[in-house]
Amino acid sequence: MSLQAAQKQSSTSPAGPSADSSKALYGGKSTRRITVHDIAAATERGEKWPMLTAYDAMTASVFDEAGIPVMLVGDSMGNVHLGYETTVPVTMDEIAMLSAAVVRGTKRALIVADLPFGSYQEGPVQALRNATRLIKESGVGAVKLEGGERSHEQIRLLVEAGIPVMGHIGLTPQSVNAMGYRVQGRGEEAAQQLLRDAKAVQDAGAFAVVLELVPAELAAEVTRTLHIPTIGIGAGSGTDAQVLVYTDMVGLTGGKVPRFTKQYANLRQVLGDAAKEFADEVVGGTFPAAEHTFH
Ligand SMILES: Nc1nc(=O)c2c([nH]1)NC[C@@H]1CN(c3ccc(C(=O)N[C@@H](CCC(=O)O)C(=O)O)cc3)CN21
Ligand SMILES: CC(C)C(=O)C(=O)O
Ligand SMILES: [Mg+2]
Repeated sequence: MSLQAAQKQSSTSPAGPSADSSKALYGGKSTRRITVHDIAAATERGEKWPMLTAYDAMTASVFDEAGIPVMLVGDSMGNVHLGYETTVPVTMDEIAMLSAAVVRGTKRALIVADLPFGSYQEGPVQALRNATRLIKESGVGAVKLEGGERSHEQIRLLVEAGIPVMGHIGLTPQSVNAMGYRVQGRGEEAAQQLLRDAKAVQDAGAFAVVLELVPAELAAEVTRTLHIPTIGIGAGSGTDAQVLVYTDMVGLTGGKVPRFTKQYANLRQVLGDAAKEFADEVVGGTFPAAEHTFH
């Protein structure tokens, strides 16, 4: 076991996070922009931390003020904001524009942008060109790309170029046409492949890795094996961090949502009710009232 892995294990004790809570990634005092070093340090202290997706400056500013330390400009924007069926059609232009908005809306969070389907599959050079654009043009602090062993050359070149990379293994939605939306890593062979993928991502130099839709016991094993933080979505409670698509988290997503999401609010109801009340007042002639009117 590496020294770092030993540190992560020993600090993830029942005692929980260290006493110096002023340093904490969530709830800490620092107001400067969070870096990948802060993420590593928090994980070594045994802190669990939250990540949410964001796709616009306004929502991102709400999460920044709430203290969310890491935001992902996910290609899930395709499903939830752009009206596509899957993440597959999402383009570099769409990710670049919304990533720049999220960066402008935040002061403290580390902003991570998804590399969309087709922006890194040709190879490391294509990956570097597109990741560089998101760093320079959008101002994000890191990028994320899908795939373990199959993407390790891309991850390595980006890291060598000074671009922090977050990996993403297990269910990789950009491969939906090949793999569907099924739990990954079930059975001994698939579990061994997931462990190889996790190690490939870490060995290539990634600073963290998303584990999507994998059995909790396997996600916990990956978390114990790696020294970099694991971020779970549908991967149980044994990972170092958790991520949710924010529109699922606030009950804004229409239609069917994955079983692993938890709805902490019902903004769909709130927004719909506000729209109906506005419409009723316009039709009834009670809006605008005197205080909304100029003479
Ligand atoms: N709104 C939204 N939330 C997400 O979490 C999300 C997106 N969009 N888009 C990109 C990917 C796609 N994701 C998905 C999509 C579907 C399932 C799904 O159908 N899951 C089944 C379980 C399948 C099984 O049992 O094997 C479920 O019922 O949750 C899971 C993750 C997660 N991501
Ligand atoms: C669900 C997370 C991990 C993601 O990749 C996205 O939102 O696109
Ligand atoms: Mg994504």
